[in-house]
Amino acid sequence: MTILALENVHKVYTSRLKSQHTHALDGVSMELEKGEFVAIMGESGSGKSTLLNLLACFDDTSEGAIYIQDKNIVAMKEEEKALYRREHIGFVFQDFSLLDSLSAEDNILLPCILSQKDLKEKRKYLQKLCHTLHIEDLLKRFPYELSGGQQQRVAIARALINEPDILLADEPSGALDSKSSMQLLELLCALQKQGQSILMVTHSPLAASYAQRVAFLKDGKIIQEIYSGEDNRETFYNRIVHMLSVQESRDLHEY
Ligand SMILES: Nc1ncnc2c1ncn2[C@@H]1O[C@H](COP(=O)(O)OP(=O)(O)OP(=O)(O)O)[C@@H](O)[C@H]1O
Repeated sequence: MTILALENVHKVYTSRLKSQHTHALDGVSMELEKGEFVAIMGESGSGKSTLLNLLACFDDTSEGAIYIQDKNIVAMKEEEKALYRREHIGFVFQDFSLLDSLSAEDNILLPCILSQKDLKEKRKYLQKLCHTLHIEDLLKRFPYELSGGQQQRVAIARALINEPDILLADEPSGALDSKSSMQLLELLCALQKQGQSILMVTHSPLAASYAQRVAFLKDGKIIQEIYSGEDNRETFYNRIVHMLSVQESRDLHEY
């Protein structure tokens, strides 16, 4: 079942004096199946953040449609978009973005309070999430009392507490040391195995090798997609690195 579909999505940024136009996304079409873990890779300026911002309804498309659960979010009014985002999309940032004045537990439950959910029910769901994310013993601590890896696991719990259709992750392991980074990526795989759909943006071939599919973005276009298929992680990692090096040598040739 397709949970997310982008159809010919364009994003053009226009400078304040309207003299300059940047075609950040140039006709992107792709789909994410329910329970699939997809990584988007691309060099700086290829349009990755623009794509995530459109999916998270932080910005508007210039052209095209974005369907989440068959609803075109592009056609929604601002208020409806905000509600839809809260209910259907979870977001994880590179810098964790936890509130220092709240305990881990209150950080996680904040989205439920904002959307006026039954907190008793949500605390039950929190227990399940805590078990998966190994944060049972951290709930009473404040963000500054947690390591980077622990903070990111709390941030993932916050992103998932409203049971979103899609988890959007922007370089989720980018600020972590290599051990915590791999633990976090293993957790994303565990969540995917439990049925969570995940779209992750990353520069790192190692991080991307944890996904089931990698889409390569260049100059606002998806130029190639590869599937892990039956590959083990190391083989898939080697294929991703090979793809990147082929692309680099093409760029060098064109330059
Ligand atoms: N608000 C904006 N106004 C004008 N141009 C923008 C704006 N945001 C991004 N751009 C331009 O759009 C293009 C895509 O930028 P984007 O930030 O999506 O790339 P990215 O792949 O996320 O890069 P990075 O990996 O460095 O974060 C770039 O040319 C960038 O300069």
